Amino acid sequence: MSKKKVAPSRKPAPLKQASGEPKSPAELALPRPFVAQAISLMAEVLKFERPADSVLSYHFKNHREMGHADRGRIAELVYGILRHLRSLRDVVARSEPPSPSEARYLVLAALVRLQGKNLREIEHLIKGEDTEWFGRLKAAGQDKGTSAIRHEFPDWLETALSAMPADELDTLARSLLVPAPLDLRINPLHARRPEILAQLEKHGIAAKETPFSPWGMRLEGKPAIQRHPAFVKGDMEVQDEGSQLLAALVAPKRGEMVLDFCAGAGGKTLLMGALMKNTGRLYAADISEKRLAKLGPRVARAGLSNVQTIRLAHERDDRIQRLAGKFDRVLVDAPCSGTGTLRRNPDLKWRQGEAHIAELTELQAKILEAAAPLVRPGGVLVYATCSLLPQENTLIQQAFSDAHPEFEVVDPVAQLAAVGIELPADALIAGPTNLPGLQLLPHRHGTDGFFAAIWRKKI
Ligand SMILES: C[S@@+](CC[C@H](N)C(=O)[O-])C[C@H]1O[C@@H](n2cnc3c(N)ncnc32)[C@H](O)[C@@H]1O
Repeated sequence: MSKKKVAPSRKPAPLKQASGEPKSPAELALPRPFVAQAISLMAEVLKFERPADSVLSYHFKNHREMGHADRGRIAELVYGILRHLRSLRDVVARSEPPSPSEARYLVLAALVRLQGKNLREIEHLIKGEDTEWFGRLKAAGQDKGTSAIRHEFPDWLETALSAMPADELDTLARSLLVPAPLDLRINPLHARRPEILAQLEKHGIAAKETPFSPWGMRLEGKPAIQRHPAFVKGDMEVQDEGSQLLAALVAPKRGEMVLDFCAGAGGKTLLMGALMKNTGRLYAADISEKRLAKLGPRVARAGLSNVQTIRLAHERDDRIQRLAGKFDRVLVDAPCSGTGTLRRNPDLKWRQGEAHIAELTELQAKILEAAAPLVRPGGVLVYATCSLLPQENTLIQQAFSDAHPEFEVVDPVAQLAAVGIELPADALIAGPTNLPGLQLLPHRHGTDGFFAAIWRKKI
Protein backbone atom coordinates (compact mmCIF):
# COMPACT_ATOMS: atom_id res chain seq x y z
CA MET A 1 0.00 0.00 0.00
CA SER A 2 1.42 3.37 -0.92
CA LYS A 3 1.86 5.82 1.94
CA LYS A 4 0.08 9.10 1.47
CA LYS A 5 2.36 12.07 2.08
CA VAL A 6 0.99 14.59 4.56
CA ALA A 7 1.69 18.04 3.18
CA PRO A 8 2.88 20.47 5.86
CA SER A 9 0.23 23.02 6.72
CA ARG A 10 0.80 26.27 4.84
CA LYS A 11 -1.53 28.26 7.10
CA PRO A 12 0.13 30.10 9.95
CA ALA A 13 -1.77 28.19 12.65
CA PRO A 14 -0.90 29.59 16.09
CA LEU A 15 0.27 27.09 18.70
CA LYS A 16 -2.57 25.78 20.84
CA GLN A 17 -3.07 27.36 24.24
CA ALA A 18 -3.42 24.95 27.17
CA SER A 19 -5.78 26.96 29.36
CA GLY A 20 -8.99 28.78 28.51
CA GLU A 21 -8.04 31.94 30.44
CA PRO A 22 -8.20 35.23 28.57
CA LYS A 23 -4.83 36.20 27.21
CA SER A 24 -3.08 39.54 27.50
CA PRO A 25 -1.94 41.17 24.22
CA ALA A 26 1.63 40.28 25.21
CA GLU A 27 0.73 36.64 25.71
CA LEU A 28 -1.10 36.54 22.42
CA ALA A 29 2.00 37.90 20.70
CA LEU A 30 4.34 35.55 22.57
CA PRO A 31 2.28 32.57 23.74
CA ARG A 32 3.70 30.47 26.56
CA PRO A 33 3.66 27.23 24.48
CA PHE A 34 5.65 28.99 21.75
CA VAL A 35 8.33 30.01 24.23
CA ALA A 36 8.27 26.56 25.87
CA GLN A 37 8.90 25.00 22.50
CA ALA A 38 11.71 27.43 21.72
CA ILE A 39 13.32 26.50 25.07
CA SER A 40 13.14 22.74 24.52
CA LEU A 41 14.43 23.12 20.95
CA MET A 42 17.26 25.37 22.16
CA ALA A 43 18.21 22.77 24.81
CA GLU A 44 18.50 20.17 22.04
CA VAL A 45 20.52 22.48 19.77
CA LEU A 46 22.88 23.36 22.64
CA LYS A 47 23.99 19.74 22.91
CA PHE A 48 25.80 20.41 19.60
CA GLU A 49 25.54 16.75 18.69
CA ARG A 50 23.99 17.51 15.30
CA PRO A 51 23.94 20.59 13.04
CA ALA A 52 21.31 23.12 14.16
CA ASP A 53 19.47 23.00 10.83
CA SER A 54 18.97 19.25 11.12
CA VAL A 55 17.73 19.58 14.75
CA LEU A 56 15.26 22.21 13.57
CA SER A 57 13.97 20.28 10.57
CA TYR A 58 13.56 17.12 12.69
CA HIS A 59 11.62 19.14 15.26
CA PHE A 60 9.37 20.71 12.62
CA LYS A 61 8.73 17.29 11.05
CA ASN A 62 7.49 16.09 14.44
CA HIS A 63 5.39 19.20 15.05
CA ARG A 64 3.25 19.38 11.95
CA GLU A 65 0.74 21.49 13.86
CA MET A 66 3.19 24.39 13.73
CA GLY A 67 2.37 26.97 11.10
CA HIS A 68 4.82 28.50 8.66
CA ALA A 69 5.01 31.77 10.63
CA ASP A 70 5.71 30.05 13.98
CA ARG A 71 8.44 27.95 12.39
CA GLY A 72 10.04 31.08 11.03
CA ARG A 73 9.84 32.86 14.40
CA ILE A 74 11.34 29.92 16.29
CA ALA A 75 14.13 29.49 13.76
CA GLU A 76 14.90 33.22 13.94
CA LEU A 77 15.12 33.05 17.74
CA VAL A 78 17.30 29.91 17.80
CA TYR A 79 19.65 31.22 15.10
CA GLY A 80 19.82 34.61 16.81
CA ILE A 81 20.92 32.89 20.02
CA LEU A 82 23.53 30.80 18.18
CA ARG A 83 24.94 33.93 16.54
CA HIS A 84 25.13 35.82 19.84
CA LEU A 85 25.74 32.88 22.17
CA ARG A 86 29.01 34.19 23.54
CA SER A 87 27.63 37.51 24.83
CA LEU A 88 24.30 35.99 25.89
CA ARG A 89 26.08 33.34 27.95
CA ASP A 90 28.22 36.06 29.46
CA VAL A 91 25.29 38.25 30.47
CA VAL A 92 23.23 35.29 31.73
CA ALA A 93 26.17 34.13 33.88
CA ARG A 94 26.61 37.64 35.29
CA SER A 95 22.90 37.83 36.16
CA GLU A 96 23.11 34.61 38.22
CA PRO A 97 20.03 32.68 37.08
CA PRO A 98 18.20 30.85 39.88
CA SER A 99 18.27 27.44 38.18
CA PRO A 100 20.67 25.66 35.83
CA SER A 101 18.27 25.62 32.86
CA GLU A 102 20.62 27.36 30.45
CA ALA A 103 18.28 27.15 27.45
CA ARG A 104 15.46 28.87 29.38
CA TYR A 105 17.57 31.83 30.45
CA LEU A 106 19.21 32.17 27.07
CA VAL A 107 15.82 32.30 25.38
CA LEU A 108 14.48 34.89 27.84
CA ALA A 109 17.67 36.95 27.59
CA ALA A 110 17.51 36.77 23.78
CA LEU A 111 13.91 37.98 23.76
CA VAL A 112 15.01 41.02 25.71
CA ARG A 113 18.46 41.73 24.31
CA LEU A 114 18.15 40.60 20.68
CA GLN A 115 14.47 41.14 20.02
CA GLY A 116 14.00 44.19 22.24
CA LYS A 117 11.02 42.80 24.21
CA ASN A 118 10.21 44.77 27.34
CA LEU A 119 9.08 43.46 30.71
CA ARG A 120 5.40 43.94 29.85
CA GLU A 121 5.78 41.72 26.81
CA ILE A 122 7.39 38.83 28.66
CA GLU A 123 6.14 39.15 32.27
CA HIS A 124 3.63 36.34 31.73
CA LEU A 125 6.66 34.07 31.19
CA ILE A 126 8.42 35.07 34.39
CA LYS A 127 7.36 33.97 37.86
CA GLY A 128 8.72 33.69 41.41
CA GLU A 129 12.48 33.93 41.70
CA ASP A 130 12.77 34.55 37.97
CA THR A 131 11.35 38.03 38.60
CA GLU A 132 14.41 38.97 40.66
CA TRP A 133 16.64 37.36 38.06
CA PHE A 134 15.04 39.52 35.40
CA GLY A 135 15.98 42.60 37.42
CA ARG A 136 19.57 41.37 37.60
CA LEU A 137 19.60 40.68 33.85
CA LYS A 138 18.58 44.27 33.17
CA ALA A 139 21.22 45.52 35.60
CA ALA A 140 23.90 43.35 33.97
CA GLY A 141 23.74 45.99 31.23
CA GLN A 142 25.86 46.42 28.18
CA ASP A 143 29.32 45.27 29.34
CA LYS A 144 30.86 44.18 26.03
CA GLY A 145 33.74 42.33 27.73
CA THR A 146 36.70 40.92 25.82
CA SER A 147 37.14 41.16 22.05
CA ALA A 148 36.08 37.50 21.73
CA ILE A 149 32.79 38.38 23.45
CA ARG A 150 32.34 41.44 21.24
CA HIS A 151 33.00 39.31 18.16
CA GLU A 152 30.72 36.52 19.43
CA PHE A 153 33.59 34.10 18.84
CA PRO A 154 34.77 31.19 20.97
CA ASP A 155 38.36 31.72 22.16
CA TRP A 156 39.81 29.27 19.62
CA LEU A 157 38.32 31.26 16.72
CA GLU A 158 39.42 34.60 18.12
CA THR A 159 42.97 33.21 18.37
CA ALA A 160 42.86 31.65 14.90
CA LEU A 161 41.92 35.02 13.35
CA SER A 162 44.23 37.13 15.49
CA ALA A 163 46.63 37.92 12.62
CA MET A 164 43.93 40.12 11.05
CA PRO A 165 44.16 43.87 11.79
CA ALA A 166 41.88 44.67 14.77
CA ASP A 167 39.48 47.02 12.98
CA GLU A 168 39.09 44.64 10.05
CA LEU A 169 38.41 41.74 12.42
CA ASP A 170 35.72 43.87 14.11
CA THR A 171 34.06 44.50 10.74
CA LEU A 172 34.32 40.87 9.70
CA ALA A 173 32.85 39.68 13.02
CA ARG A 174 29.93 42.10 12.67
CA SER A 175 29.24 40.91 9.13
CA LEU A 176 29.11 37.29 10.33
CA LEU A 177 26.23 38.17 12.68
CA VAL A 178 23.95 39.17 9.83
CA PRO A 179 22.01 36.41 8.04
CA ALA A 180 23.30 35.82 4.50
CA PRO A 181 21.13 36.76 1.53
CA LEU A 182 19.77 34.07 -0.76
CA ASP A 183 21.86 33.88 -3.94
CA LEU A 184 20.75 32.06 -7.06
CA ARG A 185 22.42 31.54 -10.39
CA ILE A 186 21.14 30.89 -13.83
CA ASN A 187 22.03 27.70 -15.64
CA PRO A 188 24.29 29.13 -18.38
CA LEU A 189 23.54 26.08 -20.52
CA HIS A 190 20.05 27.24 -21.39
CA ALA A 191 19.06 30.38 -19.49
CA ARG A 192 19.82 34.09 -19.74
CA ARG A 193 19.97 36.21 -16.61
CA PRO A 194 17.74 39.12 -17.72
CA GLU A 195 14.98 36.65 -18.66
CA ILE A 196 15.16 34.77 -15.36
CA LEU A 197 15.18 38.07 -13.45
CA ALA A 198 12.05 39.08 -15.36
CA GLN A 199 10.41 35.74 -14.54
CA LEU A 200 11.24 36.17 -10.86
CA GLU A 201 9.76 39.65 -10.91
CA LYS A 202 6.59 38.31 -12.52
CA HIS A 203 6.22 36.00 -9.51
CA GLY A 204 6.69 38.89 -7.11
CA ILE A 205 10.28 37.92 -6.19
CA ALA A 206 12.59 40.91 -5.95
CA ALA A 207 16.10 40.11 -7.16
CA LYS A 208 19.08 41.87 -8.66
CA GLU A 209 22.28 40.89 -10.42
CA THR A 210 25.17 39.90 -8.16
CA PRO A 211 28.09 42.32 -8.45
CA PHE A 212 30.77 39.88 -9.68
CA SER A 213 29.35 36.63 -11.00
CA PRO A 214 27.85 36.96 -14.49
CA TRP A 215 25.32 34.24 -13.58
CA GLY A 216 24.31 35.34 -10.09
CA MET A 217 21.09 36.85 -8.75
CA ARG A 218 20.69 38.11 -5.19
CA LEU A 219 17.21 37.93 -3.72
CA GLU A 220 15.57 40.27 -1.28
CA GLY A 221 14.25 38.16 1.56
CA LYS A 222 14.07 34.37 1.49
CA PRO A 223 11.14 33.36 -0.70
CA ALA A 224 10.64 29.63 -1.32
CA ILE A 225 11.90 29.22 -4.86
CA GLN A 226 11.89 25.40 -5.17
CA ARG A 227 8.50 25.47 -6.84
CA HIS A 228 9.26 28.37 -9.17
CA PRO A 229 8.92 27.18 -12.80
CA ALA A 230 12.47 28.34 -13.66
CA PHE A 231 13.84 26.26 -10.77
CA VAL A 232 11.79 23.19 -11.66
CA LYS A 233 12.95 23.49 -15.29
CA GLY A 234 16.60 23.63 -14.23
CA ASP A 235 17.10 27.20 -15.41
CA MET A 236 18.33 28.29 -11.98
CA GLU A 237 19.96 26.91 -8.85
CA VAL A 238 20.73 28.12 -5.33
CA GLN A 239 24.43 29.01 -5.02
CA ASP A 240 26.30 31.66 -3.09
CA GLU A 241 28.05 34.11 -5.40
CA GLY A 242 31.43 33.19 -3.91
CA SER A 243 30.89 29.54 -4.75
CA GLN A 244 30.01 30.55 -8.33
CA LEU A 245 33.30 32.45 -8.55
CA LEU A 246 35.25 29.36 -7.46
CA ALA A 247 33.71 27.30 -10.27
CA ALA A 248 34.62 30.16 -12.65
CA LEU A 249 38.19 30.07 -11.35
CA VAL A 250 38.53 26.44 -12.44
CA ALA A 251 37.46 27.73 -15.89
CA PRO A 252 36.66 24.34 -17.43
CA LYS A 253 36.40 24.32 -21.22
CA ARG A 254 34.51 22.36 -23.85
CA GLY A 255 35.65 18.78 -24.28
CA GLU A 256 38.01 18.73 -21.28
CA MET A 257 38.57 16.04 -18.61
CA VAL A 258 37.75 17.67 -15.29
CA LEU A 259 37.63 16.32 -11.74
CA ASP A 260 35.61 17.76 -8.87
CA PHE A 261 37.42 15.82 -6.13
CA CYS A 262 35.16 16.76 -3.21
CA ALA A 263 31.96 17.26 -5.17
CA GLY A 264 29.48 16.78 -2.31
CA ALA A 265 25.96 17.51 -3.54
CA GLY A 266 27.47 19.25 -6.57
CA GLY A 267 27.28 22.97 -5.84
CA LYS A 268 30.24 23.62 -8.12
CA THR A 269 29.90 20.52 -10.32
CA LEU A 270 26.66 21.82 -11.82
CA LEU A 271 28.11 25.15 -12.86
CA MET A 272 31.30 23.56 -14.18
CA GLY A 273 29.30 21.05 -16.23
CA ALA A 274 27.36 23.90 -17.83
CA LEU A 275 30.55 25.92 -18.46
CA MET A 276 31.86 22.86 -20.33
CA LYS A 277 28.72 23.20 -22.51
CA ASN A 278 27.72 19.71 -21.47
CA THR A 279 30.69 18.22 -23.35
CA GLY A 280 33.88 16.45 -22.26
CA ARG A 281 33.85 14.50 -19.02
CA LEU A 282 33.33 15.85 -15.54
CA TYR A 283 33.98 13.40 -12.71
CA ALA A 284 32.23 14.22 -9.45
CA ALA A 285 33.97 12.29 -6.67
CA ASP A 286 33.30 12.21 -2.95
CA ILE A 287 33.49 9.81 -0.02
CA SER A 288 29.91 10.58 1.00
CA GLU A 289 27.31 8.37 -0.64
CA LYS A 290 24.56 10.52 0.87
CA ARG A 291 25.85 13.76 -0.65
CA LEU A 292 26.49 12.20 -4.05
CA ALA A 293 22.94 10.82 -4.02
CA LYS A 294 21.66 14.41 -3.86
CA LEU A 295 23.77 15.30 -6.90
CA GLY A 296 21.99 12.90 -9.29
CA PRO A 297 18.60 14.66 -9.43
CA ARG A 298 20.28 18.07 -9.60
CA VAL A 299 22.39 16.98 -12.59
CA ALA A 300 19.25 15.70 -14.31
CA ARG A 301 17.34 18.92 -13.61
CA ALA A 302 20.24 20.97 -14.98
CA GLY A 303 20.11 18.93 -18.21
CA LEU A 304 23.71 17.73 -17.90
CA SER A 305 24.91 14.46 -19.41
CA ASN A 306 28.68 14.97 -19.02
CA VAL A 307 28.82 14.25 -15.27
CA GLN A 308 29.96 10.92 -13.87
CA THR A 309 29.86 10.36 -10.10
CA ILE A 310 32.47 8.29 -8.28
CA ARG A 311 32.01 7.20 -4.69
CA LEU A 312 35.47 7.03 -3.16
CA ALA A 313 36.45 4.90 -0.17
CA HIS A 314 39.20 7.45 0.57
CA GLU A 315 41.27 10.02 -1.32
CA ARG A 316 43.75 7.39 -2.56
CA ASP A 317 41.00 5.20 -3.98
CA ASP A 318 42.16 3.42 -7.13
CA ARG A 319 38.92 4.29 -8.92
CA ILE A 320 40.29 7.80 -9.26
CA GLN A 321 44.06 7.22 -8.97
CA ARG A 322 43.97 5.04 -12.12
CA LEU A 323 43.23 8.29 -14.00
CA ALA A 324 46.58 9.83 -12.95
CA GLY A 325 47.94 12.44 -15.38
CA LYS A 326 44.68 12.53 -17.36
CA PHE A 327 42.89 15.61 -16.04
CA ASP A 328 43.00 19.07 -17.58
CA ARG A 329 41.59 20.51 -14.36
CA VAL A 330 41.16 19.25 -10.82
CA LEU A 331 39.19 21.08 -8.16
CA VAL A 332 39.77 20.17 -4.51
CA ASP A 333 36.91 21.85 -2.67
CA ALA A 334 38.21 20.53 0.60
CA PRO A 335 36.27 19.62 3.75
CA CYS A 336 36.88 22.55 6.11
CA SER A 337 35.76 24.39 9.22
CA GLY A 338 33.10 26.26 7.21
CA THR A 339 33.95 29.42 9.18
CA GLY A 340 33.29 31.43 6.01
CA THR A 341 29.64 30.37 6.22
CA LEU A 342 28.94 31.46 9.80
CA ARG A 343 26.23 33.83 8.52
CA ARG A 344 24.29 30.71 7.51
CA ASN A 345 25.59 28.14 10.01
CA PRO A 346 26.37 30.00 13.24
CA ASP A 347 26.48 26.73 15.21
CA LEU A 348 29.70 25.79 13.38
CA LYS A 349 31.72 28.05 15.67
CA TRP A 350 30.43 26.18 18.74
CA ARG A 351 30.78 22.69 17.32
CA GLN A 352 34.51 22.86 16.61
CA GLY A 353 37.78 23.58 18.34
CA GLU A 354 41.55 23.56 17.83
CA ALA A 355 41.80 19.77 17.77
CA HIS A 356 39.16 19.53 15.04
CA ILE A 357 40.88 22.20 12.94
CA ALA A 358 44.16 20.28 13.26
CA GLU A 359 42.42 17.11 12.00
CA LEU A 360 40.93 19.05 9.10
CA THR A 361 44.22 20.57 8.00
CA GLU A 362 45.81 17.13 7.99
CA LEU A 363 42.99 15.81 5.80
CA GLN A 364 43.13 18.85 3.48
CA ALA A 365 46.86 18.32 2.90
CA LYS A 366 46.28 14.61 2.27
CA ILE A 367 43.52 15.21 -0.29
CA LEU A 368 45.58 17.85 -2.11
CA GLU A 369 48.53 15.48 -2.15
CA ALA A 370 46.34 12.73 -3.64
CA ALA A 371 44.92 15.15 -6.24
CA ALA A 372 48.27 16.43 -7.54
CA PRO A 373 49.29 13.38 -9.61
CA LEU A 374 45.91 13.36 -11.35
CA VAL A 375 46.67 16.62 -13.17
CA ARG A 376 48.24 16.33 -16.63
CA PRO A 377 51.34 18.40 -17.44
CA GLY A 378 50.07 21.90 -18.30
CA GLY A 379 46.85 21.18 -16.39
CA VAL A 380 45.38 23.18 -13.54
CA LEU A 381 44.89 22.36 -9.85
CA VAL A 382 42.56 24.46 -7.68
CA TYR A 383 42.37 24.20 -3.89
CA ALA A 384 39.37 25.87 -2.28
CA THR A 385 37.71 26.16 1.13
CA CYS A 386 34.88 28.10 2.71
CA SER A 387 37.14 28.81 5.68
CA LEU A 388 38.50 32.07 7.07
CA LEU A 389 41.45 30.45 8.83
CA PRO A 390 45.02 30.82 7.54
CA GLN A 391 45.77 27.26 8.72
CA GLU A 392 43.26 25.87 6.22
CA ASN A 393 44.10 28.35 3.47
CA THR A 394 47.39 30.13 2.88
CA LEU A 395 49.35 27.69 5.04
CA ILE A 396 48.08 24.70 3.05
CA GLN A 397 48.89 26.57 -0.17
CA GLN A 398 52.39 27.35 1.07
CA ALA A 399 53.14 23.79 2.25
CA PHE A 400 51.92 22.33 -1.06
CA SER A 401 53.97 24.81 -3.11
CA ASP A 402 57.09 24.08 -1.06
CA ALA A 403 56.69 20.33 -1.58
CA HIS A 404 55.77 20.53 -5.28
CA PRO A 405 58.14 22.57 -7.42
CA GLU A 406 56.50 20.93 -10.46
CA PHE A 407 53.46 23.16 -9.80
CA GLU A 408 53.65 26.92 -10.32
CA VAL A 409 51.27 29.24 -8.51
CA VAL A 410 48.88 31.24 -10.69
CA ASP A 411 47.39 34.58 -9.63
CA PRO A 412 43.69 33.76 -9.11
CA VAL A 413 42.44 37.32 -9.53
CA ALA A 414 44.25 37.59 -12.88
CA GLN A 415 42.89 34.16 -13.82
CA LEU A 416 39.33 35.34 -13.14
CA ALA A 417 39.98 38.56 -15.09
CA ALA A 418 41.06 36.35 -18.01
CA VAL A 419 37.58 34.80 -18.07
CA GLY A 420 35.95 38.23 -17.87
CA ILE A 421 35.32 38.45 -14.10
CA GLU A 422 36.83 41.57 -12.54
CA LEU A 423 37.31 41.44 -8.78
CA PRO A 424 38.52 44.30 -6.59
CA ALA A 425 42.23 44.21 -5.73
CA ASP A 426 41.43 43.39 -2.09
CA ALA A 427 40.27 39.91 -3.17
CA LEU A 428 43.95 39.02 -3.56
CA ILE A 429 45.65 37.78 -0.41
CA ALA A 430 49.39 37.26 -0.08
CA GLY A 431 50.35 34.11 1.81
CA PRO A 432 53.30 33.91 4.24
CA THR A 433 55.80 34.16 1.35
CA ASN A 434 53.65 36.33 -0.89
CA LEU A 435 51.98 33.55 -2.85
CA PRO A 436 48.83 35.02 -4.38
CA GLY A 437 45.52 33.54 -3.20
CA LEU A 438 41.87 34.48 -3.60
CA GLN A 439 40.07 35.53 -0.44
CA LEU A 440 36.41 36.47 -0.55
CA LEU A 441 34.96 37.95 2.62
CA PRO A 442 31.38 38.83 3.57
CA HIS A 443 32.18 42.35 4.77
CA ARG A 444 34.20 43.18 1.65
CA HIS A 445 32.59 41.24 -1.16
CA GLY A 446 29.13 40.37 0.16
CA THR A 447 29.77 36.64 -0.37
CA ASP A 448 30.40 33.90 2.15
CA GLY A 449 34.05 33.63 3.13
CA PHE A 450 36.04 31.59 0.59
CA PHE A 451 39.68 30.94 -0.18
CA ALA A 452 41.21 29.54 -3.35
CA ALA A 453 44.71 28.82 -4.58
CA ILE A 454 45.52 27.79 -8.13
CA TRP A 455 48.53 26.10 -9.67
CA ARG A 456 49.55 25.06 -13.17
CA LYS A 457 51.54 21.85 -13.54
CA LYS A 458 54.75 22.62 -15.38
CA ILE A 459 55.23 20.86 -18.73
C1 LIG B 1 33.19 21.61 1.16
S1 LIG B 1 32.39 20.11 0.91
C2 LIG B 1 32.12 20.09 -0.81
C3 LIG B 1 31.07 21.04 -1.28
C4 LIG B 1 30.76 20.90 -2.75
N1 LIG B 1 31.94 20.93 -3.58
C5 LIG B 1 29.81 22.00 -3.19
O1 LIG B 1 30.24 22.96 -3.86
O2 LIG B 1 28.63 21.89 -2.88
C6 LIG B 1 33.67 18.94 1.11
C7 LIG B 1 33.35 17.55 0.66
O3 LIG B 1 34.53 16.75 0.83
C8 LIG B 1 34.12 15.43 1.04
N2 LIG B 1 35.26 14.67 1.56
C9 LIG B 1 35.68 14.53 2.83
N3 LIG B 1 36.76 13.75 2.90
C10 LIG B 1 37.06 13.39 1.63
C11 LIG B 1 38.07 12.57 1.05
N4 LIG B 1 39.00 11.98 1.82
N5 LIG B 1 38.09 12.43 -0.28
C12 LIG B 1 37.14 13.01 -1.06
N6 LIG B 1 36.14 13.80 -0.56
C13 LIG B 1 36.11 13.97 0.77
C14 LIG B 1 32.93 15.58 1.98
O4 LIG B 1 32.11 14.44 1.93
C15 LIG B 1 32.26 16.84 1.44
O5 LIG B 1 31.22 16.52 0.57
